[in-house]
Amino acid sequence: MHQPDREQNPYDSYAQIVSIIAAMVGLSIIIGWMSGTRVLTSLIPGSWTMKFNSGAGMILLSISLYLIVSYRGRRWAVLAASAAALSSAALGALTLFEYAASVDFGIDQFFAREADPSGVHHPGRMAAIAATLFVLMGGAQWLLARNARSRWVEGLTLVAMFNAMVPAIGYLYGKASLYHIPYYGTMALPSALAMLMLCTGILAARPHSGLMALITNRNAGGVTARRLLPGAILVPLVLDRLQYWGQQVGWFDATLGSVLFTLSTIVLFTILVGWTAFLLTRIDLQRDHAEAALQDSLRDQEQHVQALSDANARLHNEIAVRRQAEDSLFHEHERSEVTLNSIGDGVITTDAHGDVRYLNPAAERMTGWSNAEASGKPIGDVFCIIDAISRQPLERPVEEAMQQNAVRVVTDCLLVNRDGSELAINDSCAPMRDREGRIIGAVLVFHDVSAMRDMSQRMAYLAQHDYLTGLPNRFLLNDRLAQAIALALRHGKRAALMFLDLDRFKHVNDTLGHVIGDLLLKQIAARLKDCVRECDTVSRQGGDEFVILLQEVADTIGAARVAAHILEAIGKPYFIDDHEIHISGSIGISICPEDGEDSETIIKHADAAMYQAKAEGRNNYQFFTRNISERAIKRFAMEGNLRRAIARDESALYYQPKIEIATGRVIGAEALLRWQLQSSEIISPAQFIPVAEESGLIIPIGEWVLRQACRQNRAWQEAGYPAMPVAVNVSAVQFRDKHFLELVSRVLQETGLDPSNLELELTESVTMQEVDTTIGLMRSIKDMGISLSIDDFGTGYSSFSYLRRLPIDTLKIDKSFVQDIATDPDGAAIVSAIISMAKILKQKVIAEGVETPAQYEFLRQQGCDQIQGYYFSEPLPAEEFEARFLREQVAGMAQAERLIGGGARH
Ligand SMILES: Nc1nc2c(ncn2[C@@H]2O[C@@H]3COP(=O)(O)O[C@H]4[C@@H](O)[C@H](n5cnc6c(=O)[nH]c(N)nc65)O[C@@H]4COP(=O)(O)O[C@H]3[C@H]2O)c(=O)[nH]1
Repeated sequence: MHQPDREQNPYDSYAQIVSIIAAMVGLSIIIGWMSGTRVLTSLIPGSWTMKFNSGAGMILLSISLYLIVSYRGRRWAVLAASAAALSSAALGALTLFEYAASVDFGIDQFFAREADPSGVHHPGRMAAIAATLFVLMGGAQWLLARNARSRWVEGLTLVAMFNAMVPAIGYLYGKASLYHIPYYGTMALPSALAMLMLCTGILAARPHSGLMALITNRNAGGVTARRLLPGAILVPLVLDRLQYWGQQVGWFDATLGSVLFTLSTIVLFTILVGWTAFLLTRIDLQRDHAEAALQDSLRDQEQHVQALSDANARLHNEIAVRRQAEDSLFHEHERSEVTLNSIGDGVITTDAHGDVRYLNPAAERMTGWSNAEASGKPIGDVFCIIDAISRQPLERPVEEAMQQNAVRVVTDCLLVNRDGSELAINDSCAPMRDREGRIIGAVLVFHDVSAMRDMSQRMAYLAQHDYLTGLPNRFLLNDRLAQAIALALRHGKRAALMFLDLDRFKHVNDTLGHVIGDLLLKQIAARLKDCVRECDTVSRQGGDEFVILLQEVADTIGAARVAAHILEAIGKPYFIDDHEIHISGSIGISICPEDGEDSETIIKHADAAMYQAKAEGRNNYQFFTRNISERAIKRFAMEGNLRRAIARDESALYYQPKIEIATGRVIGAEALLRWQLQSSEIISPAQFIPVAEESGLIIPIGEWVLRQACRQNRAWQEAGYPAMPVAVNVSAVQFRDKHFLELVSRVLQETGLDPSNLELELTESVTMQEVDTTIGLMRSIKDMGISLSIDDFGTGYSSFSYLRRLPIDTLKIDKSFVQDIATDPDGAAIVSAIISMAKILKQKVIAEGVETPAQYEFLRQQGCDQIQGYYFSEPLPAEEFEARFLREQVAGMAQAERLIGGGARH
């Protein structure tokens, strides 16, 4: 059930009351008709009876109004009120239609039958005025239910009020024409009054709209209207009725009645106006008081507002100052945070218990702990460091710094990340103090030194290793050798040192270039490493020299095995850039402690043994012996002497004639180098040429010999002697020198000697190496017009097919075969075979070292072309050669003929 509002609008209450009264009137009519109680249908004695439909319409309007004011805004109430209002309007409208169209819908006596009273045209039908009122009021209430502010509500209601007021006044003044219209029925007085009441109820239902707003407002207009309006309506009516009634009973006549009426009207209206004026004045006074009080209150308020605004200003100031302080604090904090976030160093702070309070991003990265995770953990859990070398956990720097109240610095340590990885760091830790100087924690600052550490390790590595092969260099070898010697001496064990020199590596560099040479060295280094154990050291000394340290060897046989293995390994072919390269090495071995007890001696002895291996024909290994040592000493001495000899120009060329057997004439000479000491002692080339070859001195020496021989030959020709070729020996080192051809051509040009007067002698062993290159070089020499001969032929076991490919003019039979001719049948057979082979190849043959007539005779019989040897002449100085063989050419020839003919010795 609806609970009325506690402070119910008094106008709504009024509307409810009138709606209830009207409903009761309507109910009385209906009950009267249903029960046949006549008095209930007329209500006022002598009044006309009200029709059943009038009662029904009144009840509908009452219900509608009650619902509107009692249940404002409720949808169901709006619907019900609208339905009731429209039903009432429809009832009125149908009745009016019946009147207008003279039809009968049967609605007039639908509920109650009325006997046809006289003078009534339509029994049971409500009066047309009542029907009009139902249409107007039903419409007004329908609009009121839907939209209380509609102006039509007021308009329809005021028209309805006027319609209801006319029959009511008619009753008051006994004027029947105002409530009775023939044919259209009679409006009963209770109906008119009830309808009038309902109209006021409708207006009260919207007290703040239209005309009602003028009456209900609280200002002067409202007060005046409320006081005067009832007077203006009721006073004339009441006084007029009283005047009429006074005249009826005879208290006064019409004139006095008019006077009384006028005076009463003046008095009552004066009272009403005076009372209203009094009320208005009182209201004005109250308002003045209220305004004065309001002014006072306003002043108070203003003072309060002023005080408040002063306080507010102070507060603003304080806020501004505080904000400024906060801003600067914030910026300070931000700057610190940005700094800590930006620096590459890790920063960790702890409290006084050593529990982590803060990690900057660098520290988070390096430790693997986030700030949030690490916060509150003991520093030892987050910052774990170990010694870089011993790998032992380090003492706790934070605790120490706080205990000792001093800065702790830790270098060369490793920080163990949460994931187990390690980082080289340097770290410093300092205690943090508050204003009073109390230690409140510690700050750890550490930075990543791994790049620096790597670089220093790399530098150390580079300082100790060969850049090309990555092998240890001489410094690291010396270090390891010293350790190996110390170990060997302390534990009575042996270490072996091998000095390996590659044979003819220079040639690879000269012919294939340094890039290939470098690649070859790298491959050789790799093979060497494969030949030894992990604990042994393979080092490169530079160039084509390697030194291998065998840390521990049982005996010399063990070292020999390793050396043989190395020679075999490096002797296998190399395939680099479409080149197949073959190379060998010579190894010298010294054993510690037998061959020395210090690094220098051991290396020196291995080096000497290596030279011995070279002298033994290369591609072999030699152990150091005392003999080698002596030879090496001599060789080093000779090398020094040779250098000095070149500087002092102690060398000279001797010439040994070559004799043509068929004619007995000198048809050429061989230039042979002599080294004449100041003491007049002459040193044989057989002694110093190998030293010159090993030391490289052979290049300048060979150049001198070539130039000297050509110059001498040219000088003899210029002196008028017949032209003849002079043969010059060319060593292997010279021949392989890339500038050799250029040198020969330059010397020929310089001296002006015709190339046909120069003969170059190459040993058989030289021609047998790197055949294709050798043949190419020989062809170039031949193309220059120079003759070529093979020296010491027979010692190298050249095959016939191979010999055919060589572009040579002369084969020189080695003197070792010639000397055996008479005594050794095999020697004779060899010489004879060589001569036959040369004939087939259409090459000349010369036999050297011919000392005896028997040898000469044998050679002559075998068809040898030329001879050279003591039998005819020793090598002679140039002047002597000139005197004996050139100046006395004819005599010389005659002597030769005599010697050949008589078989005499020289
Ligand atoms: N037993 C004996 N020996 C005889 C006889 N006839 C000549 N000889 C010696 O035999 C050697 C012949 O020279 P080779 O075979 O080219 O052998 C030469 C040659 O290979 C080399 N040689 C000499 N001079 C030079 C030179 O200027 N340059 C180069 N690269 N090598 C040279 O030194 C080697 C030795 O030269 P030499 O001591 O001058 O010795 C020379 C010569 O004096 C003889 O009837 N009986």
